[in-house]
Amino acid sequence: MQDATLCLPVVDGRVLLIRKKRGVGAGLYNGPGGKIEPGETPRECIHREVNEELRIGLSEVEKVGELDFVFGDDPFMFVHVYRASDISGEPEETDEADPKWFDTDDVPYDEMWPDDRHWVPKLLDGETFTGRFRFDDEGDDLLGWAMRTDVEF
Ligand SMILES: Nc1ncnc2c1[nH]c(=O)n2[C@H]1C[C@H](O)[C@@H](COP(=O)(O)OP(=O)(O)OP(=O)(O)O)O1
Repeated sequence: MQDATLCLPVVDGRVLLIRKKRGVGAGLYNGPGGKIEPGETPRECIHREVNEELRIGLSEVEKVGELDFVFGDDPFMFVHVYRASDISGEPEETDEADPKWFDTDDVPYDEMWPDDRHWVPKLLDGETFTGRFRFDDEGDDLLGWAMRTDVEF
């Protein structure tokens, strides 16, 4: 099982997403984030990934979720999810990511991973959650999911 992180900065009624340019989910909108490196904590990872992908800093960062993704019968990714209430710097396009702000009532779910429409609204509403999402063998179709809310981290 690979551990990874995601962060959605939500500032002044808008959420910052990236159009991923490579790797898992390339072409889709997602929160910035990525795989945790050996010896790194999840929090260290999310600050590093956001800086690498967008050249910004995060502040007022809270952990709000944990997501477990399964492809077929195989564990695929365990993701620590963060929400940031502020950023420092101006998001820049890099070779990994193209940033874009969206109004929180206009999130482009049709261009995101199919699980996102189940948990992103909870993050935007200030809820905490865990979720388990089971995809087909290729990771294309979402076959089933289960979520809990009001979780303490
Ligand atoms: N199903 C789903 N929904 C939402 N977000 C994700 C998924 N599956 C995922 O893998 N993710 C997220 C979790 C991570 O933030 C990224 C995947 O990390 P990746 O881009 O492969 O990691 P990096 O470390 O940045 O990659 P490289 O440096 O190896 O290119 O997607």
